[in-house]
Amino acid sequence: MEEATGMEVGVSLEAGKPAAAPWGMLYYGVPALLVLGALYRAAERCWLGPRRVAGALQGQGLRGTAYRFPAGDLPENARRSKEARAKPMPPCHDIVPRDILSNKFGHFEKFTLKSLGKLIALGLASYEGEKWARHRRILNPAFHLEKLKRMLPAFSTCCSEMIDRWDSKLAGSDGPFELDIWQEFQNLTGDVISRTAFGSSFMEGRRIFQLQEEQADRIIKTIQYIYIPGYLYFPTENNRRMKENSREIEGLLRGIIEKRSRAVENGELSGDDLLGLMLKSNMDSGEPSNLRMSTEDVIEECKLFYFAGMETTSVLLTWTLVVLSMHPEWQHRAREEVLSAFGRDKPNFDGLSRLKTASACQNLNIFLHPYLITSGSTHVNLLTMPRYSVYLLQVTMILHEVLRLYPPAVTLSRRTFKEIQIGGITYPAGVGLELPIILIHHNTDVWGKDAHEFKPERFADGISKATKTNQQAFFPFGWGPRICIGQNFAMLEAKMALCVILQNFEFQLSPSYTHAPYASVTLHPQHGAQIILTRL
Ligand code: HEM
Repeated sequence: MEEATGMEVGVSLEAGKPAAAPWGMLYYGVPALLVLGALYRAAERCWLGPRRVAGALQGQGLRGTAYRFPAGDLPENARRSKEARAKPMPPCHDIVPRDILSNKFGHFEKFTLKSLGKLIALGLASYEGEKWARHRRILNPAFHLEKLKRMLPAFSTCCSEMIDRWDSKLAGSDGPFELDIWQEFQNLTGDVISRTAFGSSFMEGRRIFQLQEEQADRIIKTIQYIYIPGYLYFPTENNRRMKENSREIEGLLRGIIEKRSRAVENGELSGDDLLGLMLKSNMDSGEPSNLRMSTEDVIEECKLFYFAGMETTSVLLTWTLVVLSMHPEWQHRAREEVLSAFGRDKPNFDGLSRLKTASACQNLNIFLHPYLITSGSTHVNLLTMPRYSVYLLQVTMILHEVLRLYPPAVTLSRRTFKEIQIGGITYPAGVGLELPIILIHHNTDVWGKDAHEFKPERFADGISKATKTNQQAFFPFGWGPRICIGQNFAMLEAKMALCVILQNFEFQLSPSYTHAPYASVTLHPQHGAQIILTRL
């Protein structure tokens, strides 16, 4: 519309000139309008929008730093993160002061747990939310515990391969040997996703995983240190490489998905991997074909599984081994339990996890927070998914306590898509909200004075009884409708890996280990996690 107006003006101004004039206007006018549009969008993003939001929040008495062009608090956060990471910390579990992510925000408000619940439920009624809810309905059955049971052999193979790798390293040393388990667990969880997601196309899966890993590194470096809006679109070497990677990932995924879709449509076996289960679930969803997931949607979900499922689980395993090295009495208890459950045999599904229906699950009440049941039955269905139940009690308590003290995802992010009132403050649309899981997991009012101590026994009677105040304040996998779809998968994988390690090795911290957790996207060990392993 604007372009048409511009043309009309051009014609009248240039009246009397030769016929080439309208083309001249088109030639110069359209690019000029495009440039103006881009400038307006950039101004809105880097100046007008943030100023509007900041004004609305400050007007209601919220304190915070003033907005700084062009990227707000980001450069200051990077500076503070660097400063925090340069400082050593004692080998304790009070890691919050070092986790700069929780301390960095200009507009910081202490939310009550009630308003937190409401915040986590945000974002559901938007258009995106509807599409997401439909996809989630389709995907949920693929992550059902009964289905995950079929993936146990893949988990087991990957864990055995890891132990074989460790044994071959041991063969070259005489006695105990040192390993950086951070690297080892990233390889393990990458292999598990590649194998469980793509079954027979495992090798392509591995290649996708390597490329995704490189992409994540490049993106993080770019957004952490370069604050030029739209920088990812500049023709730099880094961006060119990211585009190439992205094309290769999509090509590989498309090839695997299309081949498998044809097989599923022809009624051939879909396979016991996540992709097969997803495609089958898509076909059986009962949704009209235009509302089912497209190949593009499936590609995006597969990419997300790598990002969401790989690093988080390797972080959990890494901190578990570090913490069990710091607390050998718990390592001993866990080993006793594993050996009495399985001896030296491979852990089996029934031993690792038993399926209980939602109504019988003691953990369920954490999902029935009144603020989380927001938009009718769709989400209630999501909330009543069957969940794993506690069987290896000591191991489960340990994993919960590690997830509490070292939550792999330190914050949840939300953006208000419309104006909303929370805790007496009206947030306009477009406010970014970070919900610091780690602060709530370390809060002494909720967990007691010993909040920073490793005490798995607090989970002995289940999650709901673990806090001092009986508040539902444990949510390493998120909470409510958007709760992690892969939590059963992650817990099974972590239990399998931990059981196999406890059956085969004793471990302690290496003198070269420095305790330095820091929040990148997930909670990394800054200098790696060097552990000394002794074969049992
Ligand atoms: C210890 C391991 C894991 C932790 C701590 C974890 C944590 C989380 C958290 C905090 C969220 C965000 C929830 C929100 O924004 O409200 C999430 C979402 C998600 N996770 Fe996990 N996760 C883990 C493992 C996995 C695994 C193994 C997979 C897949 C195989 C997975 C797939 C996903 C997906 C697809 C989402 C997005 C769900 C949605 O919005 O519908 N995660 N996870």
